Amino acid sequence: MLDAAEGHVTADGRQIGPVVMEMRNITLRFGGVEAIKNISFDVREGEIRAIIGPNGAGKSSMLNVISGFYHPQEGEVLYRGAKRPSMKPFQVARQGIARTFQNIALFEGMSVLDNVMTGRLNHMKTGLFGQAFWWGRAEAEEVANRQKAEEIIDFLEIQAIRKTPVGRLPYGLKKRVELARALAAEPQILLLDEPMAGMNVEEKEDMSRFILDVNDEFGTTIVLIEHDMGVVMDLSDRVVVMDYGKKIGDGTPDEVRNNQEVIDAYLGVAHD
Ligand SMILES: Nc1ncnc2c1ncn2[C@@H]1O[C@H](COP(=O)(O)OP(=O)(O)OP(=O)(O)O)[C@@H](O)[C@H]1O
Repeated sequence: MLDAAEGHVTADGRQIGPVVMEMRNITLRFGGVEAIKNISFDVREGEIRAIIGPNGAGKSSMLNVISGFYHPQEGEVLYRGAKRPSMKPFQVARQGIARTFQNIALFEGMSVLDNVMTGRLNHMKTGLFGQAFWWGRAEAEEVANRQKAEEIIDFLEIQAIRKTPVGRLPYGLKKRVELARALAAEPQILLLDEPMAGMNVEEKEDMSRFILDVNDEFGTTIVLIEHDMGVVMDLSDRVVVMDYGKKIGDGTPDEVRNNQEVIDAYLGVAHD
C-alpha cells in the first residue's frame, strides 16, 4: 500500500508524487438517477490516471465533478490536502485544472493560434482598465502570452496550421488544437474527456504520444476518461473502473485487467 504523502518511482522508471487530489465518497444524482454512487479514489502528482467504464457508467459525470461543473450531493473533493469548497468551473481553472471536451469546443472561425491564445486568459493580469493606462505592461504581457502559445504549438507539432481557421481542420487535428489550448493554461492537472473518441488508429497513436510527452516534459498530472481500453491500458499508471455509477476496480492496468468483477462487467472475456 502506497503512503498518500510519499512519492515513488514506477517499475518503468516514471516519477510519481504524493496524492494531489482526492475524491471522497462522491454521490451525484440527477433527479432519481444516481450517476455516481459513493465513489472514492485519489490522483497522484505526475501520474496518468484513467477513468474507464461502459456507456452511462458515470465517467463524464465524474470529470464534471472534478472540473467544478457538477456539485455532488454527498462527499467531498480534496485538493492538495484541503477540502475544496463548492466552486465554479472558472475558479477550478484558476487552481490550475484545465480540461478538454468530448465534443470539441473550439472557435471554428478563429485561427489555431488565436484558439490557443484563449487558453492564456487566466494568465492575463492586465484588464481593460490596465490596458488603457499601462499600455507598455499590457503589450509585454501580450508578447509573453503569445510566446507561450507558440511554444505549445511547436511542442504539439501544429506550426504548419497555426494561421488556419480551426473549422477547416480534420477532426484529429482539432482534437490536438484543443489539447494545445488546454496546455496554454499551463495546468497542473489536465482533464481529458475522451481524447481519442472518433479517431482512426494513426490519430490515436499520435494523441497517445502527445499525452505521454506532455506528462513527461511538463510533469502535468493527467486524468482522462476513455472508451478505448487498449489505449488506456498502454497510457495509464492507474485506472478507476466504473459501472452503473459504482467503482468496481481501481489499480494498475495489470491489476484491473485481472479483476474478475471488471472482466465480467466491462471486458466481457477473461484476458490470459
Ligand atoms: N445532466 C444530466 N441529467 C440527467 N441525467 C444525466 C445527466 N448527465 C448524466 N446523466 C445520467 O447519468 C448517468 C451517467 O452518465 P455519464 O454521461 O456520466 O456516463 P458516461 O460513463 O460518461 O457515459 P458515456 O461513455 O456514454 O459518455 C447516465 O444514466 C446518464 O443518463
